[in-house]
Amino acid sequence: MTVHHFEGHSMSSPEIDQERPPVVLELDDVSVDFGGLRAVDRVSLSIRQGDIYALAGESGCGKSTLAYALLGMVPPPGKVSTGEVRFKDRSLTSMSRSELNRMRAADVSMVFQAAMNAFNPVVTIGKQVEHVLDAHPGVYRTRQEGRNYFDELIRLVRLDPEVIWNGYESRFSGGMKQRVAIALALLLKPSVLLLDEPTTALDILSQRLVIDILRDLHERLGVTIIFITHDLALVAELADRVAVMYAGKLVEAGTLDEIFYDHRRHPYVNALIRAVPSVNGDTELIKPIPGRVPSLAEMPVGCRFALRCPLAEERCREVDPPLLSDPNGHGIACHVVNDQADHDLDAAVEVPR
Ligand SMILES: Nc1ncnc2c1ncn2[C@@H]1O[C@H](COP(=O)(O)OP(=O)(O)OP(=O)(O)O)[C@@H](O)[C@H]1O
Repeated sequence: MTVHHFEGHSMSSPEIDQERPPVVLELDDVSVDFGGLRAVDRVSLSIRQGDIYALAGESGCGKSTLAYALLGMVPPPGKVSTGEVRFKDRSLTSMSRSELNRMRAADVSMVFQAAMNAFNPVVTIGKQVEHVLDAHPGVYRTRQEGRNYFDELIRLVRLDPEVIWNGYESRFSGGMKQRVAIALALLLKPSVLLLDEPTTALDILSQRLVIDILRDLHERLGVTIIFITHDLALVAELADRVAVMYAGKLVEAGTLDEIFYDHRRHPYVNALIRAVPSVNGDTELIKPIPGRVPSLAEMPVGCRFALRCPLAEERCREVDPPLLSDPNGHGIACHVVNDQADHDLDAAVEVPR
């Protein structure tokens, strides 16, 4: 059995690996516990340089907790209880506090879901940019050079540099704040931009604009993008790779095409797709997923989706299905779907129970 991580491509072929960009962020069998409750359960995945990677799933499935683990900043009392997070092959646990802070500022930069509140309302954006530049003197030779780059970023997010530099966050619309937050997150030239629900709080036009801008930034700056979302329509528009979480577990991972068009698909992902009008294409056929995500305190023994699953059999309620991947690395954790597969399947992650 080959042990490898989910990213939508097989890692078992060295030739393929050599042609592909390097892994920048990696979760290796990572769990996160809050007290005695497990919010993320033994997740492994690899994010490569240049990916636009979606972490998808309903509210409460552990996406934000996973993102915090990627940044080495799980909020107390939470802690990473199994496995390891690596940035460019370095374990986050081996980093000192100042190295971790530097990584979060200059390597893996996050735009939080409440980006709207990320600014100081009584200080101009320009002053806030200068504070960031002063706190990280190694990135630019002069403050002016840093300011020039910020102005360039502001143009890339399709705003007026002069207006933004002298402006206050309180005068900006939600969409503008989000775009300024994205520019600010890119100021120190991070290799990875992590966004939590980047379009959720925005009106339709601003959503569209933010999607276009993120694509543009990806293309022009080559920045790796990871975004968290409950919205499969956004996944379909923006991502090239997808990991779907359910109740703290990874249930499916692969390329966008594999997730949306492969006939082999996890029943939870099927249900999510049917629940989204713009992906489904026909509002008449929208089918909300019955039931709810189980709470951390009452996790079922077998497959966590079994209680809501139309395919569930007796064994699903008894045995947790392993993640199995086809030869391309498209991974699914479902007894029934994997039994029907017409390929040989590999155990992608061996998880001792
Ligand atoms: N600080 C905390 N203390 C205790 N439990 C927490 C804490 N943060 C998250 N959890 C629990 O971890 C689980 C996963 O939450 P998380 O916020 O990661 O999910 P999510 O998929 O990002 O959802 P949302 O989109 O609503 O943020 C939930 O059951 C939540 O209650």
